[in-house]
Amino acid sequence: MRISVIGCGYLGAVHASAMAELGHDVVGIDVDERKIKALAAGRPAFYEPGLPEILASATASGRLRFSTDIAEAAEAEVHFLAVGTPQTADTGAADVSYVDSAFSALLPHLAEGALIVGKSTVPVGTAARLAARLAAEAPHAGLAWNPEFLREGFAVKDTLSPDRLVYGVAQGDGGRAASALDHVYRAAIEAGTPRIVTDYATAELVKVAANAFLATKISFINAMSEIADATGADVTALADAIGHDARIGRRFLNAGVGFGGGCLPKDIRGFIARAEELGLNDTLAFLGEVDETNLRQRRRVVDLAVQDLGGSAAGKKVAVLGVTFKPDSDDVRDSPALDIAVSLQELGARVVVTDPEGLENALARHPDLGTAPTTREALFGAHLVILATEWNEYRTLDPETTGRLVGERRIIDGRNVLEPAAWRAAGWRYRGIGRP
Ligand SMILES: NC(=O)C1=CN([C@@H]2O[C@H](COP(=O)(O)OP(=O)(O)OC[C@H]3O[C@@H](n4cnc5c(N)ncnc54)[C@H](O)[C@@H]3O)[C@@H](O)[C@H]2O)C=CC1
Ligand SMILES: O=C(O)[C@H]1O[C@H](OP(=O)(O)OP(=O)(O)OC[C@H]2O[C@@H](n3ccc(=O)[nH]c3=O)[C@H](O)[C@@H]2O)[C@H](O)[C@@H](O)[C@@H]1O
Repeated sequence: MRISVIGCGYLGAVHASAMAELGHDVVGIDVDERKIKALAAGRPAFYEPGLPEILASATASGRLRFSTDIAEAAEAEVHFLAVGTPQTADTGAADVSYVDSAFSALLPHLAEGALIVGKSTVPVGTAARLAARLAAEAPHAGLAWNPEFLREGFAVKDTLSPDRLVYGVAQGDGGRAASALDHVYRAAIEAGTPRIVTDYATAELVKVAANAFLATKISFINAMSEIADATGADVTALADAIGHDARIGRRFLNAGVGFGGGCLPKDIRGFIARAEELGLNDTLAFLGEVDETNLRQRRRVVDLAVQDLGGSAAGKKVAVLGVTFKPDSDDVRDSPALDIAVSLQELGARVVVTDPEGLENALARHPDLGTAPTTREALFGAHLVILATEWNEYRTLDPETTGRLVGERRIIDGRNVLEPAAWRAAGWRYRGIGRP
Protein backbone atom coordinates (compact mmCIF):
# COMPACT_ATOMS: atom_id res chain seq x y z
CA MET A 1 0.00 0.00 0.00
CA ARG A 2 1.01 3.63 -0.37
CA ILE A 3 1.44 5.05 3.12
CA SER A 4 2.42 8.40 4.59
CA VAL A 5 3.58 8.82 8.17
CA ILE A 6 3.20 12.38 9.41
CA GLY A 7 5.47 13.17 12.33
CA CYS A 8 8.78 11.28 12.23
CA GLY A 9 9.88 11.53 15.85
CA TYR A 10 10.29 8.35 17.86
CA LEU A 11 7.03 6.65 16.97
CA GLY A 12 6.86 7.95 13.39
CA ALA A 13 10.43 7.02 12.45
CA VAL A 14 9.93 3.47 13.72
CA HIS A 15 6.49 3.13 12.16
CA ALA A 16 7.57 4.44 8.76
CA SER A 17 10.60 2.13 8.66
CA ALA A 18 8.62 -0.89 9.82
CA MET A 19 5.82 -0.28 7.30
CA ALA A 20 8.43 -0.13 4.51
CA GLU A 21 10.06 -3.28 5.89
CA LEU A 22 6.66 -4.94 5.50
CA GLY A 23 6.74 -4.08 1.78
CA HIS A 24 4.64 -0.91 1.73
CA ASP A 25 5.62 2.20 -0.20
CA VAL A 26 6.16 4.84 2.51
CA VAL A 27 6.84 8.55 2.74
CA GLY A 28 7.74 10.00 6.14
CA ILE A 29 6.91 13.67 6.69
CA ASP A 30 8.08 15.97 9.47
CA VAL A 31 8.27 19.73 9.92
CA ASP A 32 11.73 19.34 11.46
CA GLU A 33 14.18 19.59 8.57
CA ARG A 34 17.12 18.33 10.62
CA LYS A 35 15.26 15.12 11.57
CA ILE A 36 14.20 14.51 7.98
CA LYS A 37 17.73 15.02 6.65
CA ALA A 38 19.14 12.65 9.27
CA LEU A 39 16.51 9.98 8.57
CA ALA A 40 17.05 10.27 4.81
CA ALA A 41 20.75 9.71 5.49
CA GLY A 42 19.87 6.60 7.52
CA ARG A 43 20.59 8.17 10.92
CA PRO A 44 17.67 8.19 13.37
CA ALA A 45 17.90 10.96 15.98
CA PHE A 46 17.64 8.41 18.80
CA TYR A 47 18.97 5.01 19.84
CA GLU A 48 16.68 2.10 19.09
CA PRO A 49 18.09 -1.40 18.55
CA GLY A 50 17.40 -2.72 15.03
CA LEU A 51 16.07 0.57 13.65
CA PRO A 52 19.18 1.67 11.67
CA GLU A 53 19.18 -1.69 9.91
CA ILE A 54 15.56 -1.61 8.71
CA LEU A 55 15.82 2.12 7.94
CA ALA A 56 18.86 1.45 5.73
CA SER A 57 17.36 -1.54 3.92
CA ALA A 58 14.02 0.20 3.30
CA THR A 59 15.67 3.39 2.06
CA ALA A 60 18.04 1.45 -0.21
CA SER A 61 15.13 -0.51 -1.71
CA GLY A 62 13.38 2.74 -2.60
CA ARG A 63 10.32 1.84 -0.50
CA LEU A 64 10.99 4.58 2.07
CA ARG A 65 11.69 8.26 1.58
CA PHE A 66 11.41 11.35 3.74
CA SER A 67 10.29 14.92 3.12
CA THR A 68 9.31 18.12 4.91
CA ASP A 69 6.70 18.79 2.23
CA ILE A 70 3.25 17.49 3.18
CA ALA A 71 2.22 17.62 -0.51
CA GLU A 72 4.46 14.56 -0.97
CA ALA A 73 1.85 12.63 1.02
CA ALA A 74 -0.83 13.26 -1.60
CA GLU A 75 -0.62 9.88 -3.31
CA ALA A 76 -0.88 7.84 -0.13
CA GLU A 77 -3.93 5.67 0.51
CA VAL A 78 -3.33 5.62 4.27
CA HIS A 79 -1.91 8.53 6.30
CA PHE A 80 -0.67 7.79 9.81
CA LEU A 81 -0.63 10.76 12.19
CA ALA A 82 2.27 10.22 14.61
CA VAL A 83 2.98 13.74 15.87
CA GLY A 84 3.70 14.48 19.54
CA THR A 85 1.05 15.11 22.20
CA PRO A 86 3.20 16.50 25.03
CA GLN A 87 1.99 17.41 28.49
CA THR A 88 0.91 21.05 28.90
CA ALA A 89 2.74 22.70 31.78
CA ASP A 90 -0.25 24.20 33.60
CA THR A 91 -3.00 21.54 33.61
CA GLY A 92 -1.06 18.38 32.70
CA ALA A 93 -3.50 17.83 29.83
CA ALA A 94 -2.20 16.41 26.54
CA ASP A 95 -1.49 19.17 24.03
CA VAL A 96 -3.25 18.17 20.81
CA SER A 97 -2.25 21.26 18.84
CA TYR A 98 0.32 19.30 16.79
CA VAL A 99 -2.34 16.76 15.84
CA ASP A 100 -4.64 19.58 14.81
CA SER A 101 -2.04 21.33 12.70
CA ALA A 102 -0.83 18.14 11.01
CA PHE A 103 -4.47 17.26 10.27
CA SER A 104 -5.16 20.74 8.83
CA ALA A 105 -2.01 20.60 6.70
CA LEU A 106 -3.00 17.20 5.34
CA LEU A 107 -6.63 18.00 4.42
CA PRO A 108 -5.92 19.70 1.05
CA HIS A 109 -3.81 16.70 -0.06
CA LEU A 110 -6.22 13.83 0.53
CA ALA A 111 -6.93 11.59 -2.47
CA GLU A 112 -10.39 10.14 -3.07
CA GLY A 113 -11.01 7.37 -0.52
CA ALA A 114 -7.87 8.10 1.51
CA LEU A 115 -7.83 7.05 5.16
CA ILE A 116 -6.29 9.14 7.96
CA VAL A 117 -5.19 6.95 10.86
CA GLY A 118 -4.40 8.53 14.22
CA LYS A 119 -1.50 6.84 16.04
CA SER A 120 -0.70 9.59 18.54
CA THR A 121 -1.96 9.15 22.10
CA VAL A 122 -4.83 11.63 22.44
CA PRO A 123 -7.51 12.62 24.95
CA VAL A 124 -10.75 10.73 24.41
CA GLY A 125 -13.00 12.73 22.10
CA THR A 126 -10.23 13.91 19.76
CA ALA A 127 -11.05 11.47 16.94
CA ALA A 128 -14.76 12.34 16.98
CA ARG A 129 -13.87 16.04 16.78
CA LEU A 130 -11.52 15.45 13.84
CA ALA A 131 -14.08 13.21 12.12
CA ALA A 132 -16.62 16.04 12.26
CA ARG A 133 -14.08 18.35 10.60
CA LEU A 134 -13.34 15.74 7.95
CA ALA A 135 -17.03 15.31 7.17
CA ALA A 136 -17.33 19.06 6.62
CA GLU A 137 -14.04 19.76 4.84
CA ALA A 138 -12.98 16.53 3.05
CA PRO A 139 -15.91 14.08 3.02
CA HIS A 140 -14.18 11.95 0.38
CA ALA A 141 -11.73 10.69 3.04
CA GLY A 142 -12.12 8.60 6.21
CA LEU A 143 -10.65 8.54 9.70
CA ALA A 144 -9.64 5.73 12.07
CA TRP A 145 -7.76 5.66 15.38
CA ASN A 146 -5.14 2.95 15.78
CA PRO A 147 -3.23 3.46 19.05
CA GLU A 148 0.34 2.28 19.36
CA PHE A 149 1.63 0.07 22.18
CA LEU A 150 5.33 -0.25 21.29
CA ARG A 151 7.97 -0.11 23.99
CA GLU A 152 11.19 1.80 23.48
CA GLY A 153 14.07 -0.64 23.18
CA PHE A 154 11.74 -3.19 21.54
CA ALA A 155 10.08 -0.77 19.15
CA VAL A 156 10.94 -2.56 15.90
CA LYS A 157 9.84 -5.97 17.12
CA ASP A 158 6.71 -4.52 18.74
CA THR A 159 5.74 -2.80 15.47
CA LEU A 160 6.42 -5.79 13.24
CA SER A 161 4.80 -8.27 15.65
CA PRO A 162 2.39 -6.37 17.91
CA ASP A 163 0.58 -8.25 20.67
CA ARG A 164 -2.73 -6.75 19.57
CA LEU A 165 -4.17 -4.34 17.03
CA VAL A 166 -6.88 -1.89 17.98
CA TYR A 167 -8.88 -0.03 15.34
CA GLY A 168 -11.26 2.75 16.33
CA VAL A 169 -13.54 3.27 13.35
CA ALA A 170 -16.52 5.42 12.40
CA GLN A 171 -19.94 3.88 12.89
CA GLY A 172 -21.38 2.83 9.57
CA ASP A 173 -18.28 3.15 7.38
CA GLY A 174 -19.10 -0.26 5.92
CA GLY A 175 -15.88 -1.82 7.20
CA ARG A 176 -13.74 0.30 4.85
CA ALA A 177 -11.29 1.54 7.50
CA ALA A 178 -10.84 -1.89 9.07
CA SER A 179 -10.22 -3.52 5.72
CA ALA A 180 -7.59 -0.88 4.77
CA LEU A 181 -5.86 -1.40 8.12
CA ASP A 182 -6.02 -5.18 7.69
CA HIS A 183 -4.15 -4.65 4.44
CA VAL A 184 -1.51 -2.56 6.17
CA TYR A 185 -1.04 -5.12 8.95
CA ARG A 186 -1.59 -8.24 6.85
CA ALA A 187 1.60 -9.96 8.06
CA ALA A 188 0.66 -9.57 11.75
CA ILE A 189 -2.94 -10.61 11.14
CA GLU A 190 -1.85 -13.72 9.25
CA ALA A 191 0.43 -14.52 12.19
CA GLY A 192 -2.64 -14.54 14.44
CA THR A 193 -2.37 -11.12 16.15
CA PRO A 194 -5.67 -10.39 17.91
CA ARG A 195 -7.49 -7.45 16.38
CA ILE A 196 -10.15 -5.41 18.14
CA VAL A 197 -12.39 -3.24 15.99
CA THR A 198 -14.27 -0.70 18.05
CA ASP A 199 -15.44 2.91 18.15
CA TYR A 200 -13.19 5.98 18.36
CA ALA A 201 -13.67 6.65 22.07
CA THR A 202 -12.90 3.08 23.09
CA ALA A 203 -9.76 2.96 20.94
CA GLU A 204 -8.50 6.24 22.42
CA LEU A 205 -9.26 5.00 25.93
CA VAL A 206 -7.60 1.59 25.40
CA LYS A 207 -4.28 3.37 24.95
CA VAL A 208 -4.36 5.55 28.06
CA ALA A 209 -6.02 2.80 30.11
CA ALA A 210 -3.17 0.40 29.24
CA ASN A 211 -0.50 2.92 30.25
CA ALA A 212 -2.44 3.87 33.40
CA PHE A 213 -2.69 0.20 34.37
CA LEU A 214 1.04 -0.38 33.85
CA ALA A 215 1.88 2.75 35.86
CA THR A 216 -0.46 1.61 38.64
CA LYS A 217 1.19 -1.80 38.75
CA ILE A 218 4.63 -0.23 39.18
CA SER A 219 3.47 2.22 41.84
CA PHE A 220 1.67 -0.59 43.63
CA ILE A 221 4.87 -2.61 43.96
CA ASN A 222 6.81 0.51 44.91
CA ALA A 223 4.31 1.20 47.69
CA MET A 224 4.88 -2.40 48.82
CA SER A 225 8.62 -1.68 48.78
CA GLU A 226 8.09 1.13 51.30
CA ILE A 227 6.17 -1.23 53.57
CA ALA A 228 8.88 -3.85 53.08
CA ASP A 229 11.59 -1.35 54.04
CA ALA A 230 9.66 -0.46 57.19
CA THR A 231 9.19 -4.10 58.21
CA GLY A 232 12.25 -5.96 56.94
CA ALA A 233 10.28 -7.84 54.31
CA ASP A 234 11.60 -8.53 50.79
CA VAL A 235 9.58 -6.92 48.00
CA THR A 236 11.32 -9.07 45.34
CA ALA A 237 10.13 -12.30 46.96
CA LEU A 238 6.72 -10.70 47.46
CA ALA A 239 6.52 -9.82 43.75
CA ASP A 240 7.56 -13.36 42.78
CA ALA A 241 4.94 -14.84 45.08
CA ILE A 242 2.01 -12.66 44.03
CA GLY A 243 3.19 -12.83 40.40
CA HIS A 244 2.58 -16.59 40.35
CA ASP A 245 -1.11 -15.79 40.56
CA ALA A 246 -2.00 -15.72 36.87
CA ARG A 247 -4.58 -13.02 37.59
CA ILE A 248 -1.77 -10.72 38.77
CA GLY A 249 1.29 -11.78 36.72
CA ARG A 250 4.94 -11.06 37.52
CA ARG A 251 5.70 -8.52 34.77
CA PHE A 252 5.86 -4.80 35.70
CA LEU A 253 6.25 -5.69 39.37
CA ASN A 254 9.89 -4.65 39.65
CA ALA A 255 10.28 -2.17 42.49
CA GLY A 256 12.92 0.51 42.20
CA VAL A 257 13.39 4.16 41.32
CA GLY A 258 10.03 4.15 39.53
CA PHE A 259 8.76 4.79 36.03
CA GLY A 260 9.74 7.58 33.68
CA GLY A 261 9.96 8.20 29.95
CA GLY A 262 8.01 10.18 27.40
CA CYS A 263 4.73 8.34 27.91
CA LEU A 264 3.71 6.73 31.24
CA PRO A 265 4.05 9.92 33.36
CA LYS A 266 2.52 12.25 30.76
CA ASP A 267 -0.27 9.85 29.86
CA ILE A 268 -1.53 9.40 33.43
CA ARG A 269 -1.47 13.17 33.96
CA GLY A 270 -3.28 13.73 30.66
CA PHE A 271 -5.85 11.09 31.56
CA ILE A 272 -6.56 12.74 34.94
CA ALA A 273 -6.93 16.13 33.23
CA ARG A 274 -9.33 14.68 30.63
CA ALA A 275 -11.49 13.01 33.32
CA GLU A 276 -11.72 16.37 35.10
CA GLU A 277 -12.78 18.08 31.86
CA LEU A 278 -15.55 15.47 31.66
CA GLY A 279 -16.67 16.48 35.16
CA LEU A 280 -15.35 13.22 36.64
CA ASN A 281 -13.06 14.89 39.17
CA ASP A 282 -12.83 11.95 41.57
CA THR A 283 -12.86 9.06 39.11
CA LEU A 284 -9.15 9.01 38.36
CA ALA A 285 -7.96 10.58 41.61
CA PHE A 286 -6.10 7.35 42.37
CA LEU A 287 -3.86 8.00 39.37
CA GLY A 288 -2.71 11.16 41.16
CA GLU A 289 -1.55 8.85 43.97
CA VAL A 290 0.13 6.58 41.41
CA ASP A 291 2.05 9.63 40.15
CA GLU A 292 2.91 10.78 43.67
CA THR A 293 4.06 7.31 44.80
CA ASN A 294 6.24 7.18 41.70
CA LEU A 295 7.89 10.55 42.37
CA ARG A 296 8.35 9.62 46.04
CA GLN A 297 10.61 6.72 44.99
CA ARG A 298 13.10 9.21 43.50
CA ARG A 299 13.08 11.27 46.72
CA ARG A 300 13.50 8.09 48.80
CA VAL A 301 16.65 7.18 46.88
CA VAL A 302 18.06 10.69 47.33
CA ASP A 303 17.30 10.53 51.09
CA LEU A 304 18.88 7.10 51.32
CA ALA A 305 21.99 8.38 49.55
CA VAL A 306 22.34 11.32 51.93
CA GLN A 307 21.88 8.97 54.87
CA ASP A 308 24.52 6.58 53.49
CA LEU A 309 26.90 9.51 53.07
CA GLY A 310 26.62 10.27 56.77
CA GLY A 311 23.94 12.96 56.66
CA SER A 312 25.37 15.27 54.01
CA ALA A 313 26.15 14.81 50.32
CA ALA A 314 28.31 17.95 50.16
CA GLY A 315 31.66 17.30 48.51
CA LYS A 316 31.13 13.53 48.27
CA LYS A 317 31.65 11.75 44.96
CA VAL A 318 28.55 9.84 43.88
CA ALA A 319 28.75 7.56 40.83
CA VAL A 320 25.34 7.24 39.16
CA LEU A 321 25.20 4.25 36.80
CA GLY A 322 22.61 4.91 34.14
CA VAL A 323 20.77 8.09 33.20
CA THR A 324 18.13 6.93 30.71
CA PHE A 325 14.61 6.09 31.90
CA LYS A 326 15.26 2.44 31.09
CA PRO A 327 17.98 0.37 29.39
CA ASP A 328 18.35 -0.01 25.60
CA SER A 329 17.20 3.56 25.05
CA ASP A 330 18.91 6.96 24.98
CA ASP A 331 15.71 8.64 26.17
CA VAL A 332 16.05 10.76 29.31
CA ARG A 333 12.55 12.27 29.24
CA ASP A 334 11.27 12.30 32.85
CA SER A 335 14.04 9.87 33.77
CA PRO A 336 14.16 8.91 37.47
CA ALA A 337 17.93 8.34 37.13
CA LEU A 338 18.51 11.84 35.78
CA ASP A 339 16.27 13.37 38.45
CA ILE A 340 18.17 11.60 41.23
CA ALA A 341 21.56 12.66 39.81
CA VAL A 342 20.49 16.31 39.47
CA SER A 343 18.97 16.36 42.99
CA LEU A 344 22.19 15.02 44.52
CA GLN A 345 24.27 17.50 42.57
CA GLU A 346 22.03 20.29 43.89
CA LEU A 347 22.73 18.99 47.40
CA GLY A 348 26.45 19.59 46.79
CA ALA A 349 27.56 16.07 45.83
CA ARG A 350 30.21 15.62 43.13
CA VAL A 351 27.94 13.54 40.93
CA VAL A 352 29.44 11.60 38.04
CA VAL A 353 26.88 9.99 35.78
CA THR A 354 27.68 7.40 33.18
CA ASP A 355 25.45 5.67 30.62
CA PRO A 356 26.09 3.72 27.41
CA GLU A 357 23.72 5.86 25.32
CA GLY A 358 22.11 8.66 27.31
CA LEU A 359 24.88 11.14 28.20
CA GLU A 360 24.39 13.46 25.24
CA ASN A 361 20.66 13.84 25.92
CA ALA A 362 21.27 14.28 29.67
CA LEU A 363 23.84 17.02 29.02
CA ALA A 364 21.48 18.74 26.58
CA ARG A 365 19.05 19.12 29.48
CA HIS A 366 21.57 19.69 32.27
CA PRO A 367 24.82 21.05 30.81
CA ASP A 368 26.41 21.25 34.30
CA LEU A 369 25.87 17.59 35.10
CA GLY A 370 29.06 15.72 35.98
CA THR A 371 29.53 12.84 33.54
CA ALA A 372 32.10 10.21 32.66
CA PRO A 373 32.32 8.27 29.39
CA THR A 374 33.17 4.98 31.09
CA THR A 375 31.89 3.09 34.11
CA ARG A 376 35.44 2.83 35.38
CA GLU A 377 35.94 6.60 35.42
CA ALA A 378 32.58 7.16 37.08
CA LEU A 379 33.37 4.64 39.82
CA PHE A 380 36.91 5.81 40.50
CA GLY A 381 37.16 7.06 44.09
CA ALA A 382 33.36 7.22 44.58
CA HIS A 383 31.99 7.45 48.13
CA LEU A 384 28.70 5.97 46.96
CA VAL A 385 27.48 4.14 43.85
CA ILE A 386 23.85 4.30 42.71
CA LEU A 387 22.67 1.82 40.10
CA ALA A 388 19.83 3.82 38.57
CA THR A 389 19.18 2.18 35.17
CA GLU A 390 19.60 -1.56 34.74
CA TRP A 391 21.80 -1.70 31.63
CA ASN A 392 23.31 -5.18 31.26
CA GLU A 393 26.82 -3.95 31.89
CA TYR A 394 25.77 -2.70 35.35
CA ARG A 395 23.78 -5.83 36.22
CA THR A 396 26.89 -7.90 35.61
CA LEU A 397 29.38 -5.79 37.59
CA ASP A 398 31.68 -7.84 39.76
CA PRO A 399 31.61 -6.67 43.40
CA GLU A 400 35.31 -7.34 43.99
CA THR A 401 36.74 -5.59 40.90
CA THR A 402 34.25 -2.74 41.32
CA GLY A 403 35.30 -2.49 44.95
CA ARG A 404 38.92 -1.89 43.99
CA LEU A 405 37.92 1.23 42.03
CA VAL A 406 35.72 3.05 44.53
CA GLY A 407 36.68 5.07 47.59
CA GLU A 408 33.99 3.49 49.80
CA ARG A 409 32.17 0.21 49.21
CA ARG A 410 28.62 1.58 49.40
CA ILE A 411 25.98 0.89 46.78
CA ILE A 412 22.29 1.65 46.34
CA ASP A 413 20.78 -0.78 43.86
CA GLY A 414 17.92 1.37 42.58
CA ARG A 415 16.66 -1.45 40.33
CA ASN A 416 17.09 -4.47 42.62
CA VAL A 417 19.16 -6.29 40.01
CA LEU A 418 22.30 -7.16 41.98
CA GLU A 419 22.77 -10.12 44.27
CA PRO A 420 22.86 -8.62 47.78
CA ALA A 421 24.73 -11.55 49.38
CA ALA A 422 27.57 -11.41 46.83
CA TRP A 423 28.04 -7.66 47.29
CA ARG A 424 27.91 -7.87 51.06
CA ALA A 425 30.38 -10.76 51.03
CA ALA A 426 32.78 -8.48 49.13
CA GLY A 427 32.54 -5.90 51.92
CA TRP A 428 29.94 -3.61 50.39
CA ARG A 429 27.20 -1.84 52.26
CA TYR A 430 24.41 -2.90 49.89
CA ARG A 431 20.97 -1.32 49.87
CA GLY A 432 18.18 -2.31 47.54
CA ILE A 433 14.67 -0.90 47.33
CA GLY A 434 12.36 -2.79 49.67
CA ARG A 435 14.70 -5.71 50.20
CA PRO A 436 16.73 -6.49 53.32
N1 LIG B 1 7.71 7.16 21.91
C1 LIG B 1 6.99 6.09 22.14
O1 LIG B 1 7.52 5.07 22.59
C2 LIG B 1 5.51 6.06 21.88
C3 LIG B 1 4.80 7.22 21.63
N2 LIG B 1 3.43 7.20 21.50
C4 LIG B 1 2.71 8.42 21.21
O2 LIG B 1 3.07 8.82 19.88
C5 LIG B 1 3.07 10.24 19.76
C6 LIG B 1 4.44 10.69 19.27
O3 LIG B 1 5.38 10.41 20.27
P1 LIG B 1 6.95 10.51 19.98
O4 LIG B 1 7.25 9.94 18.65
O5 LIG B 1 7.62 9.95 21.17
O6 LIG B 1 7.14 12.10 19.93
P2 LIG B 1 8.33 12.94 19.33
O7 LIG B 1 8.33 14.24 20.04
O8 LIG B 1 9.58 12.11 19.29
O9 LIG B 1 7.92 13.17 17.80
C7 LIG B 1 6.88 13.98 17.37
C8 LIG B 1 7.25 14.51 15.96
O10 LIG B 1 6.15 15.18 15.38
C9 LIG B 1 6.68 16.22 14.57
N3 LIG B 1 5.63 17.18 14.22
C10 LIG B 1 5.01 18.09 15.02
N4 LIG B 1 4.08 18.77 14.32
C11 LIG B 1 4.11 18.29 13.06
C12 LIG B 1 3.37 18.58 11.88
N5 LIG B 1 2.41 19.51 11.86
N6 LIG B 1 3.67 17.89 10.75
C13 LIG B 1 4.64 16.96 10.75
N7 LIG B 1 5.37 16.63 11.85
C14 LIG B 1 5.10 17.29 12.98
C15 LIG B 1 7.80 16.79 15.41
O11 LIG B 1 8.70 17.57 14.66
C16 LIG B 1 8.42 15.50 15.96
O12 LIG B 1 9.46 15.03 15.14
C17 LIG B 1 2.68 10.76 21.15
O13 LIG B 1 1.30 10.96 21.17
C18 LIG B 1 3.06 9.62 22.07
O14 LIG B 1 2.31 9.63 23.26
C19 LIG B 1 2.73 6.03 21.57
C20 LIG B 1 3.38 4.85 21.78
C21 LIG B 1 4.82 4.76 21.92
O1 LIG C 1 2.85 4.85 25.31
C1 LIG C 1 4.02 4.59 25.20
O2 LIG C 1 4.85 5.35 24.71
C2 LIG C 1 4.57 3.29 25.70
O3 LIG C 1 4.80 3.42 27.13
C3 LIG C 1 5.37 2.27 27.73
O4 LIG C 1 6.61 1.94 27.11
P1 LIG C 1 8.00 2.66 27.45
O5 LIG C 1 7.74 4.06 27.90
O6 LIG C 1 8.87 2.43 26.26
O7 LIG C 1 8.65 1.88 28.66
P2 LIG C 1 8.24 0.70 29.64
O8 LIG C 1 8.98 -0.51 29.29
O9 LIG C 1 6.78 0.61 29.81
O10 LIG C 1 8.85 1.26 31.00
C4 LIG C 1 8.35 2.47 31.56
C5 LIG C 1 9.05 2.79 32.84
O11 LIG C 1 8.63 1.91 33.88
C6 LIG C 1 9.76 1.40 34.57
N1 LIG C 1 9.43 0.06 35.09
C7 LIG C 1 8.95 -0.90 34.26
C8 LIG C 1 8.62 -2.15 34.77
C9 LIG C 1 8.79 -2.42 36.13
O12 LIG C 1 8.49 -3.52 36.64
N2 LIG C 1 9.27 -1.45 36.93
C10 LIG C 1 9.60 -0.21 36.45
O13 LIG C 1 10.03 0.67 37.23
C11 LIG C 1 10.87 1.40 33.53
O14 LIG C 1 12.13 1.40 34.14
C12 LIG C 1 10.58 2.69 32.79
O15 LIG C 1 11.12 3.81 33.47
C13 LIG C 1 4.43 1.08 27.52
O16 LIG C 1 5.03 -0.09 28.06
C14 LIG C 1 4.17 0.86 26.02
O17 LIG C 1 3.25 -0.19 25.84
C15 LIG C 1 3.60 2.16 25.43
O18 LIG C 1 3.38 2.05 24.04
